[in-house]
Amino acid sequence: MQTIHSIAELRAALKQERAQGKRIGFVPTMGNLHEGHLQLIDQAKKCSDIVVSSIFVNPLQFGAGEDLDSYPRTLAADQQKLSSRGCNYLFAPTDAEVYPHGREAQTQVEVPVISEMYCGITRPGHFRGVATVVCKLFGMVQPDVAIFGEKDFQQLMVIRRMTEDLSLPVEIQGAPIARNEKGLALSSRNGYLTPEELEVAPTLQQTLQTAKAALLSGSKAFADIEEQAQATLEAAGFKRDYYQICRRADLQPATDTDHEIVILAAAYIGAARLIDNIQIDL
Ligand SMILES: Nc1ncnc2c1ncn2[C@@H]1O[C@H](COP(=O)(O)OP(=O)(O)OP(=O)(O)O)[C@@H](O)[C@H]1O
Ligand SMILES: CC(C)(CO)[C@@H](O)C(=O)[O-]
Ligand code: BAL
Repeated sequence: MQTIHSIAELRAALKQERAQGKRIGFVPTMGNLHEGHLQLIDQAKKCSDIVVSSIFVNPLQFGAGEDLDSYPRTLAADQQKLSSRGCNYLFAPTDAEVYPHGREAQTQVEVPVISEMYCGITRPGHFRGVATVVCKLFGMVQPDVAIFGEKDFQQLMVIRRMTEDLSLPVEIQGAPIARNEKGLALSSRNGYLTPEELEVAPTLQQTLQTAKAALLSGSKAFADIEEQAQATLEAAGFKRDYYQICRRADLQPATDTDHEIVILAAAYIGAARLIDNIQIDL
């Protein structure tokens, strides 16, 4: 695997690959890689000839007071993991390479409505930062296909919508959520949890399973199901963020005529804010 830090070098390398008719698959990340990221690499390998991954802790998507400075940067270990999984290129640009005119002067991409709900309320401006950097990374890598995890379900929807609205010639694929043996969705931020908090953290996924069972048994009492889940989380030591039974197509709150559902959840425990979701076909 070749590690590249500049856009010019990346473009030159990928131009050669494309000239040989190679299909480029892309997996953008913020590093501190775990098995969930590596499964995105596996999926990219299945649908492309050359896999590019990026590691960039994007300052534009962090709010004031968030963990931009403390976000784990583990480049050497990440290189090893990507290389052992067959990634061909790692693109690891600096802030100056990505934002040469400074962050404030950067043209930004705003995906309305879908960005303004759930994580967009808790993290104002977050999805503008995500859409902007993903749009720029697409311009740098020019992939045929890009893979994003369904763990960040709203982010995947924002990126799909941006790609469609801006007519970007990139196929967007979602990848299933990778979990640990206790059901906790893998996340870089799980590293902020103490051993005791790690024991409690799978409760988030358990409430989603319980809510799914209630919906599959025919309950339409959505507000009660959401409140029950929040109460269970609070009793386990979480603090509330949001818990919403949504229509999968546009993430609006579900009504009792909807069939394709996703429950989106976020909650705080210790120093971490965890997100998770579950898809249900009624
Ligand atoms: N458990 C997981 N299963 C599947 N995909 C995942 C998982 N965790 C992260 N991803 C995906 O990996 C890509 C990069 O995500 P990112 O680097 O932010 O990792 P993360 O573990 O989600 O970190 P954070 O804790 O900061 O949210 C995104 O497309 C994200 O959805
Ligand atoms: C897509 C992404 C790499 C953009 O910075 C980030 O939001 C992430 O890691 O999910
Ligand atoms: N996993 C999405 C990136 C972020 O939380 O900023």
